[in-house]
Amino acid sequence: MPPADISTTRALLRLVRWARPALPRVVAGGSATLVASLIALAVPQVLRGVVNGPLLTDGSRAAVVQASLLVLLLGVLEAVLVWCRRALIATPGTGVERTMRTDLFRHLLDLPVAFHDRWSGGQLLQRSMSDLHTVRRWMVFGLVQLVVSATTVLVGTVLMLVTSPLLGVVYLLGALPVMVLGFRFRMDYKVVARRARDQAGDLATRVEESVHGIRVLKAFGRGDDALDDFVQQADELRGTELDKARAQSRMSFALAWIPETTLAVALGLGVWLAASDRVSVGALVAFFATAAVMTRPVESLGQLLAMTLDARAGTDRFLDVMDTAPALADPERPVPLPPAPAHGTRVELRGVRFAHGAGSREVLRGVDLVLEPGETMALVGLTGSGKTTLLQLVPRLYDVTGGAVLVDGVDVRDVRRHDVRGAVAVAFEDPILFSASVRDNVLMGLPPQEVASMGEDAATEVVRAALEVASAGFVDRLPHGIDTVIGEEGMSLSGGQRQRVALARAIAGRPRVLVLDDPLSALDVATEAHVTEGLRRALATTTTLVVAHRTSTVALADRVAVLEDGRITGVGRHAELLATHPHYRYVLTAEGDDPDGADDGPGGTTTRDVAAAHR
Ligand SMILES: Nc1ncnc2c1ncn2[C@@H]1O[C@H](COP(=O)(O)OP(=O)(O)OP(=O)(O)O)[C@@H](O)[C@H]1O
Repeated sequence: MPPADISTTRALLRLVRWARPALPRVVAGGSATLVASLIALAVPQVLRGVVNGPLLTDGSRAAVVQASLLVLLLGVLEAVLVWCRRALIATPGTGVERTMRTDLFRHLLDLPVAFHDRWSGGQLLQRSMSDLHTVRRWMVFGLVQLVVSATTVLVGTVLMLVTSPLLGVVYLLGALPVMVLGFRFRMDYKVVARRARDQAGDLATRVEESVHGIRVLKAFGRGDDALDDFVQQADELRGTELDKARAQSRMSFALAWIPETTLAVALGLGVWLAASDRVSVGALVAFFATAAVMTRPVESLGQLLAMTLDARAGTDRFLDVMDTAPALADPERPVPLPPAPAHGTRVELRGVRFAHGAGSREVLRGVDLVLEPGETMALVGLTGSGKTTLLQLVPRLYDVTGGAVLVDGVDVRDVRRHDVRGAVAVAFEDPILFSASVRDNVLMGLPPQEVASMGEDAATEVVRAALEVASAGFVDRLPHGIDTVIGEEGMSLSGGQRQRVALARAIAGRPRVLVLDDPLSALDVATEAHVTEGLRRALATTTTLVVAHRTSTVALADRVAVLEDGRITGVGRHAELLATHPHYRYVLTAEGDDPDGADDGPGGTTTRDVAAAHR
């Protein structure tokens, strides 16, 4: 049986980092199993002594009883050692799996938004659950068993060679085709094992997307199509699993019939050798008893190799994520943000350029914009012009590809991410709420240490104040008020209600800078005006940048900036711009002439885009 290839060994060796705490118990458990297997191999040698001694010579009853007791003792010892292995190995594996899963999740949280743009949720789910489960099972069972079986086969073969060199060589000849088949098996199985895991991840993504978009599927009556797609993907996965099973059964079959055939040849040869006194009967018995002990380890090698290759695929997929560096690393020598000035924070975008990924078209091509302390600035532009992108550069969800974003004169890349995000709060148009109480959702806007130190009543005060500013009075009418648990992603709330809870979360920590991506789009104009006024009153010194699509929103801002063709082409009051800026007029009223006549996004401007800007 060929050993797993170098790359597999190297990949699996990287698991030592997580397996280290469990290693003493795994090694102890593995040693117990190994000793148990070696004891099993010792039994034939006792038999040899019995056959060649008392049985064939003096027939001493005492010697037979003695030998039987020895075999019994060895059997009991073997059973105790097997039990020890189970007791030693069962628990540490779960600890390793938990640590790996926690590290993966921590890393996922640390990875940049750009990573999550590329990776599907289903793949990440599969990697953190099923893949790690496979790796853990291999670590505590497959690996130990592989080492023990391989050692048993090795020691057993040596014993067979010592017992009868000629018969041993015959047995060894059978190993040659097994090695060739094992090599082919490894090559084939490695590919299908990885494919099966990737397909399972895609299938999980399909379930996740369908459940997430269940309303759309139902509303458009596309349930059957979704089912067809799912069945097709499930069939593909089944096909790959069948390929795996076929490869494994071919290997297992080879591991059963080849050794059995060589043993049949060895039996014929052995009887002839014994009849011609070239080998003792005891040695013959010992030879075949050793072969019998080795049958299970030999047969299990195929399954164990498959397990190892499955674990390798799982490990690779785990390491694919773990090896992705958090691109937005903290600076080596971080600069602290200056204390918040009493009159508010100044935000400056200086020659900012940005492209989503290397080689992609630049969405922002030299944005210069200054937000004066405490002012509310609305950002207006055609759909796809890069407003959301620009907004996300301020809390450093993405890093600029050129230029700089400065908060109170400090480049956000020179500040610890944690500090930037403590200073800049965000609310998006599509608000994500977590399966927790309204209270806990809102308190997420504050640093956990602050929440822990402020006490229950003070925290409640903070939550109530934030909800009031966000005009979220509806929370009091929920069954348990602020303690009402809102469903997954806050689905039990209406769109406008979710937006207001998300806004309360953004303002709960009284941020220096507030970045709002059209966060009130689901509200009626009157409620929007009410919320905006509340925000201006309560957060007078908070500098706010808000993406706006509606005239009602921009009218409430101190100034408006127009994003056009990747640059800011106008900054001023709403009325001013309306009178002087044709593109602004075009975007907000659909009455002016668009001088460029093109959307900044792919596909060009359409009247639908303009209509979208009015929604
Ligand atoms: N994660 C991403 N990866 C690649 N391209 C992206 C990504 N996000 C946005 N884009 C592209 O960047 C451009 C700007 O998108 P952005 O969402 O910033 O526009 P927007 O002005 O906010 O649009 P809208 O008003 O419709 O929300 C678009 O062409 C979009 O396709």
